[in-house]
This record gives sequence, C-alpha cells and structure tokens, in this order.
Amino acid sequence: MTLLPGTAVPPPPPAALLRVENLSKRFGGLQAVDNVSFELAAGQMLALIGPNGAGKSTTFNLLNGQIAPDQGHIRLANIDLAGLSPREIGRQGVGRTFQTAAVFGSFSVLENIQIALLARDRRLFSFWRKAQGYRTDEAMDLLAQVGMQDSAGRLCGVLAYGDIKRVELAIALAGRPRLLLMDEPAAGMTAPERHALMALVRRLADERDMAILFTEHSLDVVFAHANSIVVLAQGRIIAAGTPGEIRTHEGVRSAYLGSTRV
Ligand SMILES: Nc1ncnc2c1ncn2[C@@H]1O[C@H](COP(=O)(O)OP(=O)(O)OP(=O)(O)O)[C@@H](O)[C@H]1O
Repeated sequence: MTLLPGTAVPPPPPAALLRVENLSKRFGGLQAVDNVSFELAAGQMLALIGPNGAGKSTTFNLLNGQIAPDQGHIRLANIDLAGLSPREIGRQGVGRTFQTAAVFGSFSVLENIQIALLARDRRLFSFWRKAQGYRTDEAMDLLAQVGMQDSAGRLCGVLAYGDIKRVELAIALAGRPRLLLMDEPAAGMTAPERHALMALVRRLADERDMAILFTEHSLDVVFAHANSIVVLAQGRIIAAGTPGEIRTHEGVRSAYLGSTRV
C-alpha cells in the first residue's frame, strides 16, 4: 500500500471474538444447518435472518449449547464451545435472552437482578431467602444501565412488556457476557418499542464492547441496528454483509423475500 504524505495508516479490522467455522447439524434426513461460517467482533451486532425453516434457531441453539453440532467449530476468542453444555458456555462469557421473557413475576425487579447475580456467583441454592440484600449496589447499577432503576421495587408481574424486556437484558448483563445471544429480542413489540430496545442494546454493546448476535423476523429492526447480516436459506448462508449490501443483494431478494424490494 502506498500512503500519501500526511495520511494515517488505516486501523486494522477488529479481531473476531466469535468465529463460527463449518458448522453443520442434521435432523434425520434434513440438513438443518449446512457448513455455516461467519465471524463477529467485540462491540458489533450481527443479525441472523432467513425465511421460516432456514436454520436460524438451530444455529442459535448450537451456539448456546442446547444442541451439539455434527461438525464444525464455535470459537470464542481461542476456546472452542462446540458441544459444551449451556452452563459451560455461559461460564465462558456467553449470555442469552429468550424469545418469551424469562423473569420471576412474583419477585421485584431488584430481586430478579439479585437472583441473577446469585446465579452468576453460583450461590443460587435457596435464593428466595438470600436474594434480598444481595449485592444491591451492583444490582441497582445494572438496572440503571437499562433505565429501570426507578422501578426496582415493583413486581415484575405488573410491568409493561417493554419494561420486562429491559429487566431481562439486565439479568443477562449480570453474567458479564462478552457475547450476548438474543433470540428474537423484539418479538411482540410495537415498532417504537422495538427500536427503543435495540437502541439500548446498541448502547450497551458500545459501552461494554460486547458482541451481539440476534435472530429477528422484523427486518426494520435488522436493517436499522445490525452492523452485519448473515442470511440463511435451507441451512446455508446465501448472503453475508452490511445492511446496505444485503438490501441490494439479488440472491436475497429472490430466495429470501421473493420480492423486488427488501
Ligand atoms: N429437533 C428437530 N428435529 C427435527 N427437525 C428439526 C428440529 N429442529 C428443527 N428442525 C427442522 O430444521 C429446519 C430448520 O429449523 P429452524 O427452526 O432452525 O429454522 P428457523 O430458521 O429458525 O425457522 P423459524 O423462522 O420458523 O423459526 C426446519 O425444517 C425444521 O423443521
């Protein structure tokens, strides 16, 4: 490369935190995930999209350890997570949120975070007695990070859905994830709610240098918030790139959306 006088050397591309290599999973005669490879750097948000049955959930479940791959590697930094249990994968710094909110409705918002902190510290036995008062400052700080500190004393069961998703995010953050897997984070939300949630996720990714991998059917969320997109169809990657590249990708238009406009 020839540099003109006064020009700076461009920074190297960020090193990948997550490297998925040749991942495959078969169910009987069906190749649900077929030789899938992609990378994700710290602080970046990657969306996994595709039509129904494309293999998104299966890929996700391979990454979080719910199912074991037939073939391939899932490297977080230098550790291969392929085939480890969900608990072991969690201990390596992979957090997750679920499609349907997973909070204890009869516990307060603060207690839900305290229970997550007990779990992180492996002190979960008899949590209903110990949650109160456990690491209150840290729990309040986590609630502040998702804008829920003023609701600390409310029961989770009475919260609006968007607020429950924020609490769920704070619960995931309690485990100090380097990589957060989000399964349809915006499912069931109105457009303003889902954009607010994803803007919050973006800020947390930036502040914590945390990588986000999410599956999502709402393409408005994907195109507005992902740094990169991987498109699956019938278990294979048919396209990968920036939102701008995917929006104009002919193969994605025809195979995924069957329309002339993404
Ligand atoms: N446990 C299983 N046993 C058998 N087949 C399965 C299993 N899980 C998924 N499949 C099949 O694997 C293929 C991929 O499914 P997957 O759920 O990963 O797709 P998806 O992209 O997440 O779809 P959706 O958007 O509808 O959730 C589908 O044909 C599905 O029927």
